[in-house]
Amino acid sequence: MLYSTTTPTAKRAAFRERLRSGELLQLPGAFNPLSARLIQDKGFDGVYISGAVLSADLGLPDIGLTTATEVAGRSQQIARVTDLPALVDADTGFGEPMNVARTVQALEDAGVAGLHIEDQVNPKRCGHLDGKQVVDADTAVKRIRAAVDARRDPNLLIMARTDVRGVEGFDAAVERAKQLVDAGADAIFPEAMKDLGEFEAMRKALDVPVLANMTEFGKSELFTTQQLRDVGINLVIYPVSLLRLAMGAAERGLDTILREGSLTSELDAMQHRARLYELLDYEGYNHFDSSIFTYTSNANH
Ligand SMILES: C[C@](O)(C(=O)O)[C@H](CC(=O)O)C(=O)O
Ligand SMILES: [Mg+2]
Repeated sequence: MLYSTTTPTAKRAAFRERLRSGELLQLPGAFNPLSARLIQDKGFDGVYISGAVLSADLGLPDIGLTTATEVAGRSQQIARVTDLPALVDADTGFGEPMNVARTVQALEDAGVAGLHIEDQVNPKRCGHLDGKQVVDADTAVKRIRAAVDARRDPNLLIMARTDVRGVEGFDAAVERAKQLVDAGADAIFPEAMKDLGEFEAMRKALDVPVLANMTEFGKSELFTTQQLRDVGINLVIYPVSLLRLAMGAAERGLDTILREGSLTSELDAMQHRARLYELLDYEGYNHFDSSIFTYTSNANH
């Protein structure tokens, strides 16, 4: 109903347990709390909270304009409506190591199960754009150490993302990933891998879970879950995919209104009111007042 039926602590413990199983966990990006409900309903393993989506949602490019408070607020809205673990994009941690520590605690308070901190310079930019810059190893390591020291729940997953691949090449990215693991990172997000072989080599070089970012129209090819499983990847995110799908549909709908003067021809493409109510669990609210859920779909269509 109103909220998740389990606590953040339990979600974190369950997430750790699932990661230990070595299975490939699939985390589509929830572009809002409602889409997190849909992701849970479909049986996915977790939800991803994307910085690119949060920025786009606010009508902003993904270039380090959003604040830690905005990310924590959105994370809380999403984490509280799902029993799934939420993994959130904490960008560079929003400042110096001291700020990273505060960011981690804010996100922990928001109820997420994990977060990733990247080694780009501030202000960051989308990892699939050219011209990004990375900080030196010492700075990157300090961010991760600060993040690890700041958490109060030892099960909060601190993932280190490295953007080194797109700047200094694959070997340097492996080297950086190893340093981040030594600094205490629980998992690695190697950004902008070129091909499946690179994912496989990265996986082999590390003894912590590795994430694959299957973002569309970026630098990485879109691999199937089977391909990712075959090379031992542990987590896959589809960070912006649901937003892209929804915005694609919204644009088609707007064009239909302009062209046809009505949305009648689009009804089959829409999520039905009945399905929306099911996701929102209208029926569950009847125990407060039995007249709350009175909708029957054949009354309308
Ligand atoms: C994963 C990512 O950090 C995000 O914010 O979702 C982005 C996704 C994207 O811009 O396609 C990234 O890869 O940098
Ligand atoms: Mg991001």
